Amino acid sequence: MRQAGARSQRVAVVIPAKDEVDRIAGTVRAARAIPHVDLVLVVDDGSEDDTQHAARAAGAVVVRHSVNRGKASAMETGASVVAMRDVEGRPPRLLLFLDADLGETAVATAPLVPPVLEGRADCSIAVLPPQPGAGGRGIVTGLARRSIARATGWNPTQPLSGQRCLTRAAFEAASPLSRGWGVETGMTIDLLVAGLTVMEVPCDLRHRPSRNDLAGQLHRGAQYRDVALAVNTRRLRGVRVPASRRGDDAARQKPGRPYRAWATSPEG
Ligand SMILES: O=c1ccn([C@@H]2O[C@H](COP(=O)(O)OP(=O)(O)O[C@H]3O[C@H](CO)[C@@H](O)[C@H](O)[C@H]3O)[C@@H](O)[C@H]2O)c(=O)[nH]1
Ligand SMILES: O=C(O)[C@H](O)COP(=O)(O)O
Repeated sequence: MRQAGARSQRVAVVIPAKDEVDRIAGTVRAARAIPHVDLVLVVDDGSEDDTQHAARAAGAVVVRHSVNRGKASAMETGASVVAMRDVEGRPPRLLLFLDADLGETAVATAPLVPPVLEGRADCSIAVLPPQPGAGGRGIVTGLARRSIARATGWNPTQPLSGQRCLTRAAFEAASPLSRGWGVETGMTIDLLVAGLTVMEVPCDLRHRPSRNDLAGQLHRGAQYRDVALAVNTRRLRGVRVPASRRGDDAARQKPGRPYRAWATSPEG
């Protein structure tokens, strides 16, 4: 079905942005150049700088939270606004979530679209090359990766990557989103538990990495808290794929391969 309509299928880029005036224009311009994209939506998440005007001047549709609500909330606002702009009688747009700090490299997320457009994956996730200046020690990344693996059997390379393309149905299967920085970890678990297919795709992107300074460590503390909350709420509710029902061989997982957690359908 999706294959037949693939050429006419449109994509909306959704960019959550908080105080990104230096980079948002480049990110918006690059996003507009991605094939199949007909809408670039920036959700200004209560910025105190001029993010909204810079985004609009670069050609984005802009909506704004009057107060800061966190990245996940900005994503939900973005998805709702896209739904209002979807055209009756045509398939809902694919959603391509991009961070605001990618600048001109945002165009390198174009390879995320074909696997979803062609129905090979319900959600594709960018794997970034090593980032100059990055100061992390892998603690938050490790927590997210282990937690996803425990719940579903999948070992993602970059579990925190927020550059993701997904169908509207997949977005709904992952809704409501986990708060703040737990959004990617919660989404990946929810998609796999719902029986959907995810796939990591290498993309040559540059972003502003968190450094090994006080601000960077405080940021990682908030990330750790939010990832742990996303994981623990799911664990308490028993949201997981039972080990006896798991399908795709975890040992063969690598970027470029679609992964589906269940051997049979979740209901079967
Ligand atoms: O309150 C906020 C804070 C940030 N952002 C935006 O969210 C995106 C990601 O924020 P950033 O500061 O770049 O975070 P990083 O630590 O670099 O993010 C990494 O880790 C996050 C999960 O912890 C993922 O969401 C990101 O995609 C991934 O790049 C950017 O567009 C921000 O402007 C908001 O919309 N609201
Ligand atoms: O710097 C990073 O990669 C993120 O903030 C995650 O931190 P981590 O190094 O603790 O995984």
